[in-house]
Amino acid sequence: MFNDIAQKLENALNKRVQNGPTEASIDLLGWMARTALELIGQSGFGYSFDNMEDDVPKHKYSLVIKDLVQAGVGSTIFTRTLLMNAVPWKAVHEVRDMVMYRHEFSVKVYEEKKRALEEGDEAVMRQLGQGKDILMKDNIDADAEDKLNEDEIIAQVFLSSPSYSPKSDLFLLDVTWISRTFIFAAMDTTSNAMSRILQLLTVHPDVQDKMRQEISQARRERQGENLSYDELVTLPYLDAVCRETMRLYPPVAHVLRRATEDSVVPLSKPVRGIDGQEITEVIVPKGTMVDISIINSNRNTDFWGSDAMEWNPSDGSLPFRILSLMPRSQESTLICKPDTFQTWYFDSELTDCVLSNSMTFIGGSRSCIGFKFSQLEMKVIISMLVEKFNPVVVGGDGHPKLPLLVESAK
Ligand code: HEM
Repeated sequence: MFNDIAQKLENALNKRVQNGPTEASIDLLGWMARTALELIGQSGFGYSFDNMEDDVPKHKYSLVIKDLVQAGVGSTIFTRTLLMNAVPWKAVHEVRDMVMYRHEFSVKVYEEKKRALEEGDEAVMRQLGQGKDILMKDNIDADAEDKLNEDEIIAQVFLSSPSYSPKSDLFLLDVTWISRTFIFAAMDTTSNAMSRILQLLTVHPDVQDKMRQEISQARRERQGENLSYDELVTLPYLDAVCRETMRLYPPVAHVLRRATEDSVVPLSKPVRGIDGQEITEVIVPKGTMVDISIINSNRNTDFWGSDAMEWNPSDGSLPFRILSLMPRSQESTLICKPDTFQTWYFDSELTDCVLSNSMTFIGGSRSCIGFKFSQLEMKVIISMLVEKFNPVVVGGDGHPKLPLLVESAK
């Protein structure tokens, strides 16, 4: 399914670059968002949102989901729409209608797919099975003690619903929460990451060439066939580029956690208070909301070296920087303790991050469950784009801007 969607993207771009780069400036950010939505739509919900042919996506959901993100509307339909009905403003009613559309559409797709599965529709089973397999792969590869069963993974998503309470019937939870969580979590994160990689490749043509060589070589060894999941994820340079981009430009810059117990957090470096006293730890009472800065941790020179602000997928001695492990004893390592719902704290024993010590997908029991999915998605799409196209900078000032220009790779 991933390769099919990559093929559709390739066809769409080919059509638009066939007259040469001066003819076609393509909004790759837009195409990455369409691709990410199509991938999560097909594999998560068995639903296709986009034929990947038209200049702009035609499905109302694709447009509504983007507009709602901009409008910052996150909570349930009931509170929002009651409030919104009372306000006599056209703009508010437009947002209300989008919320209603999203809800009704999610329920419709959910019911259609449920019926198809109950009736034993093999195509739907296969399609949803593929998506689930990728989501579960991370878990399958996990150590025995960290492994969750399928119900626990699904429950993890339900538990993140604001309408969840221990007494609630899971089936009565707002269905849109599930679709929204997945679509929101899966779409802009991965599409922004892929766009960032493409932007970086325009300013680092040497990296682009090296990646292209690695991908073409691997494909030659496969006699031109598509690379399998295992082959693709083990291409070292492609991996290094993805990981280093995820470190320096994490699509989710920070997350919020509420302390579920009183904690004393040791600081890695003492700081001085306004009274001149040295502070070596911070008291965090139960219930405190804590803003965890993923981006600052990922760019911390103590962990990543003095050139932490530079994008450097290969440091020469190591295959890539990200493997230069942050010391496990590092006292300031921020973790989400496994098995403790909504608990965060600093711990000297554990560095429990999903992506080799970078905080990009956070860590612990509330870490990103789409890590493997996004890793595969990024690699399938980026490897195709780098092999077949050459993203170049629009305009003459050498500063990359969106839309980027693409031309066929020679
Ligand atoms: C580069 C891509 C991605 C990044 C950087 C990313 C990062 C994150 C982060 C930091 C969180 C924690 C958010 C928080 O606790 O506030 C999270 C949660 C989540 N992610 Fe991702 N994500 C990515 C792609 C995906 C994909 C492709 C999917 C689905 C296929 C996905 C599904 C989820 C879900 C369902 C959660 C909520 C888990 C929970 O609350 O227990 N993510 N992600």
